[in-house]
Amino acid sequence: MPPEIIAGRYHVERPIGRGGMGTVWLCRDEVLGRQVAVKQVGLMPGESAPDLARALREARSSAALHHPHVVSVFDAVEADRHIWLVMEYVPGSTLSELIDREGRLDPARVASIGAQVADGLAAAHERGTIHRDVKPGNVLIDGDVAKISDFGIARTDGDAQLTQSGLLTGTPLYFSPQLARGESPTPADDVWALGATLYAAVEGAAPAEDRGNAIATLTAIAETRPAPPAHAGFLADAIGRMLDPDPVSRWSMADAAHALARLHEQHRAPGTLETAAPSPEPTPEPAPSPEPTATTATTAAAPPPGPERHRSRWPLAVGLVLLLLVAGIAAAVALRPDDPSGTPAAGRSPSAARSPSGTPSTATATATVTTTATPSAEESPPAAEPAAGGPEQAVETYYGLLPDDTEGAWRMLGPTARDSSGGYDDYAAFWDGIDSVEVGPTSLDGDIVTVELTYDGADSETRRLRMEQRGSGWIIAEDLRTG
Ligand SMILES: Nc1ncnc2c1ncn2[C@@H]1O[C@H](COP(=O)(O)OP(=O)(O)OP(=O)(O)O)[C@@H](O)[C@H]1O
Repeated sequence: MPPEIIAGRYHVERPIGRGGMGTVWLCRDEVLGRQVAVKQVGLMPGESAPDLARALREARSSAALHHPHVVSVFDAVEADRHIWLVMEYVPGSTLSELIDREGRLDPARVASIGAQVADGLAAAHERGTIHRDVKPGNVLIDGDVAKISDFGIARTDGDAQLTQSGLLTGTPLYFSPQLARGESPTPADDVWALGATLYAAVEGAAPAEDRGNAIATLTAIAETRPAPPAHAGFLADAIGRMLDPDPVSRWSMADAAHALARLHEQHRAPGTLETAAPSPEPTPEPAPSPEPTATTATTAAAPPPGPERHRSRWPLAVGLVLLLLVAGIAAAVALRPDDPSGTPAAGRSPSAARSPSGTPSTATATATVTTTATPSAEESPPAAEPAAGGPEQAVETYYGLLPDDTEGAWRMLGPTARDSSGGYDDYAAFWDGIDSVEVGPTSLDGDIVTVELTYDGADSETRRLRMEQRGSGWIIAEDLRTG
């Protein structure tokens, strides 16, 4: 039993749950007059006393994160010979309780939960924190809001202690094959675990087989690929990307957050205000697709590495396409949101619409509609491939491929960068109009590379590219436009 008041401040009202490390109590913070969830931190295997350092680590790794989809940790206190973690109270259920209660959940609802949790985890990854215990029991659901909790075994870059301990601290069912094989945790393991969590939500059971003991379960995870989900509908492809056995080509958490948010938008339940946006057609059961993400139908920005003079042509081209659509030429097809499998450039200004002078002609715009109606996956090379070396070197490699090897360069772009390019066809057409690109000085600030470029020996500009690490290399995650 806990004391009635913890640390002279938190008045205990009732227990709200019990986890592997101890009980969680609903308390009233007498100082701030609000309800909080207070977790008594228990012992880790091999410990003889509660580990204040670990509790503080959890508090630190969460407290530094102020995010609407991460459960806030307010305090870690030592009182009555126990450690107590004081957290934001989230009324409602955990995702695992929801699955136990309701069985398989609707993919549209799971997309919403997944997008929110991925957003919170992406923010954690951005500041170097890996959660390491993503699972349905750590996703708290309050109405339409989902939050990731329990950064109890989270690790911030530079905090070597946890990895060196070799302790099995996560939940084996949601372990990635790499973790199951004993490799050091990386953000990619959280992506796998979230994919497995979403899989469990749509299927009603985790992708891994629970073999009754941790070692047998881990062996199964390391040696077998999960069966494709049977009830995931439009989410099947995204879940497949997150459960990619290769951590290098697996989506990053930012990729997942981006794609899930878009899928959620496209498949939002009817009857809500937001469905005023063009509603998607029924989505066929997706087959594995060649690239990790789709593009949005509404984005019509220039290809990431393009000069301003070319970018300014877009409104014109888009306007013309819209005009043709209004005239009734293939309107339905062209306005359809993109296939989440990531086939390039639906509903966009076409490559053919951009003449060397930048003025689209009616004939070329008509060709657009044709292109749009028949997007070809083969034209779009498959997964985002990192370039070796540091971020600046990767940028140099990227522009070194251009303008000739657009397929190779496209492969280095992450989903956000691909989206803002308007799809592969547009991207390739853009570079088709460039004879040479010269890379000037580059500079690095965090993960942003600023690079000076000269096109065709004359037209110069500065671009800022957000880079993202994949394995030992880097991809171009986002074009931040000219600085
Ligand atoms: N911030 C919170 N607000 C509301 N309820 C919570 C909160 N945190 C935890 N709970 C409840 O307490 C239960 C136990 O949480 P806890 O984080 O200790 O356990 P766990 O994650 O299931 O297990 P483990 O510690 O082994 O990972 C949860 O399942 C949930 O029902």
